[in-house]
Amino acid sequence: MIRLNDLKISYRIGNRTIDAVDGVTLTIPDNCVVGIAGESGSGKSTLMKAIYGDIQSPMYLSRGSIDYGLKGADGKPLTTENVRKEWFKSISYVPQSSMNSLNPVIRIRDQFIDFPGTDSNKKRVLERARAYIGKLGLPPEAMDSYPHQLSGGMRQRVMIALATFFQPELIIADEPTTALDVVVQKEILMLLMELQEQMGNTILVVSHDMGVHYQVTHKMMIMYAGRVVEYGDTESVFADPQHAYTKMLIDSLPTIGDDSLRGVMASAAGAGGDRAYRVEPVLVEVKPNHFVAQPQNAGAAA
Ligand SMILES: Nc1ncnc2c1ncn2[C@@H]1O[C@H](COP(=O)(O)OP(=O)(O)OP(=O)(O)O)[C@@H](O)[C@H]1O
Repeated sequence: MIRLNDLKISYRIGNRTIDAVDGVTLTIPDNCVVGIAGESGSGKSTLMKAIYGDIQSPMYLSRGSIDYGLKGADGKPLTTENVRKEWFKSISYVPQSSMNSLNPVIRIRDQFIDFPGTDSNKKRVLERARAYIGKLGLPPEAMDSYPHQLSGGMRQRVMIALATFFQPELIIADEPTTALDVVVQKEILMLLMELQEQMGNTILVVSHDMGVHYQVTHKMMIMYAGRVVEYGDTESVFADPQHAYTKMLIDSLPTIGDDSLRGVMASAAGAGGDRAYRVEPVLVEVKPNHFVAQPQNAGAAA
């Protein structure tokens, strides 16, 4: 179980500060797929990077903490400061446009040897990796290819193979299927979900595609302007969205820069619109396992 405690993550640009994630408190249970949706710039990637422990200037943790419920190899509890040591082993990250982040001048097999945590016996690593990519639907020859020789879908499978090789307890996938055609998107998502079922771990999936979320997630987290405005079991969130922004997201996918949503948010005070941001909203449980942002006096935090 991962607990986010009043997490505030900011960027310092000159003498200006952007609070990209602003006061997120919630619990992510073990063995589940959590979908994260929200408009562009709402803080999804920032929150994912913070959970991954990739907090580098100009980004910084300005408040709060994360309890991972995990211990490192040294037996100490993982925190945002030391979780980096457990990258790939306990926690891995499939970044946005990840299929383009494979090193273009290195063959796939060497990407397996190069990445942190592999044991020093290269032959053994390669044998395991070759067998593993086969299970993930890649031909063994893919190991000897350079990234540009593989299709986008194959490269994404390689990224997923790298991210899951050590069976980490937590995998963060930031828009794992963007830029793939719909058939390949579905295959990649099904692969991730199969692996999750086999490993019994937790996957956080960021996507703009509400259809994807509906199909593959157990829980949904909806972000707006740096805050989580709704969090609950996927079925409940889709069947009975509580927050004005969630309702709109389910009705229609917002496009980048669509200012009309902000207008609706501002007038949606009753459902926790912009008014809620001025009075520091907290997540209130409106139904079992279904939380929505409301002004503080309306109830307790999730
Ligand atoms: N490196 C950075 N330096 C300064 N500001 C940043 C940086 N990265 C993100 N931000 C700002 O933080 C806020 C949240 O950005 P973030 O990328 O987390 O949003 P997002 O919800 O993941 O968006 P998208 O869906 O477009 O990926 C935005 O206002 C963005 O401009």
